[in-house]
Amino acid sequence: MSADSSAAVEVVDLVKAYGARRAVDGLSLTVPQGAVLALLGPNGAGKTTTIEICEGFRRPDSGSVRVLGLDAVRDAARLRPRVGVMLQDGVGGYTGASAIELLRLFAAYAAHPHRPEALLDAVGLTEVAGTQVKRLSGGQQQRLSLAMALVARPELVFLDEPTTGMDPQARRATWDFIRKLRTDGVSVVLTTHFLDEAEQLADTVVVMDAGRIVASGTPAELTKAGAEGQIRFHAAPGLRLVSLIAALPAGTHAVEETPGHYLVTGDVDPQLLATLTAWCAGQGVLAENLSVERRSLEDVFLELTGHGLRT
Ligand SMILES: Nc1ncnc2c1ncn2[C@@H]1O[C@H](COP(=O)(O)OP(=O)(O)OP(=O)(O)O)[C@@H](O)[C@H]1O
Repeated sequence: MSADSSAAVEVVDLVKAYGARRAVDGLSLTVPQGAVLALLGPNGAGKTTTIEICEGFRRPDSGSVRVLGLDAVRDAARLRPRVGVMLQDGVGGYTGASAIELLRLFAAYAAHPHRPEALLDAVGLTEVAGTQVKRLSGGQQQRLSLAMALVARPELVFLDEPTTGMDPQARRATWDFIRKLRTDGVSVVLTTHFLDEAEQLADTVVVMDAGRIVASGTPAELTKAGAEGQIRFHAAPGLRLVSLIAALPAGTHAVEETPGHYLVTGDVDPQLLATLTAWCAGQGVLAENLSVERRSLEDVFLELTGHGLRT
């Protein structure tokens, strides 16, 4: 694979082993500038190792990692002011300081920082600005960690499990924040266990398992590729499915899974749904509990690896 010098991040054939175990096993990925890429995978998939190598905190065994056109390891010092990093335990080392003190400290190192008070407000921490970091809740610490990653106005941010430990409201606020980063042209790489997070935020989702990429693409591509949608409904047993299939577009299947429980599989679009319900109406059949089921990233992952994302 050729290096794309205009990419925010370009990883080629990355390998990192701990003893005999390869935590990252030949991984290649590209993050275009201004894009959001989500690394999705279960515990131990190698997400943190990958991201920490990109951040310049760990050395790869082999492979190349270019960040903003520079070498992640050799040019780490030059990259530091341009890259924001939110670690999984981002504020652990500074627990005696207050939230605002910590943010001011980080701002002091930056050439053109955000105003710490305004940023603290933006992540919803104004009320606890004077509270010692160690007294903040886990979710508040996460939000402070996010603010610390952003205070220097980075061009690229790495967010390691940004919403873990947050309540639903803080999660949504953080999602909005990440969307705003994207609007502002900031490139984002995040890791997550959460399917909805990857689906909501990412331009590209890279699904990892055991150090390798098992699938990648836009959320829509991943949930569509290789499989169709399906429609389930209940109706009187013994419908004439031959007639239904004839009415539906070629390639659509229909089965009666158990008496009165029907499953239609195919390229599910509004037209298919309309044809199905029109056919039922024509037969004097009331289709009940009709549901359209879309493949989720969880389904994709299960199909590819044989196990779930939360194992
Ligand atoms: N410093 C280390 N020394 C030895 N093994 C490590 C080290 N860091 C990570 N590992 C191992 O490498 C593998 C990948 O870990 P990594 O933290 O990158 O995965 P992850 O996908 O980020 O998982 P999680 O979702 O739990 O954070 C795991 O088996 C882990 O135990």
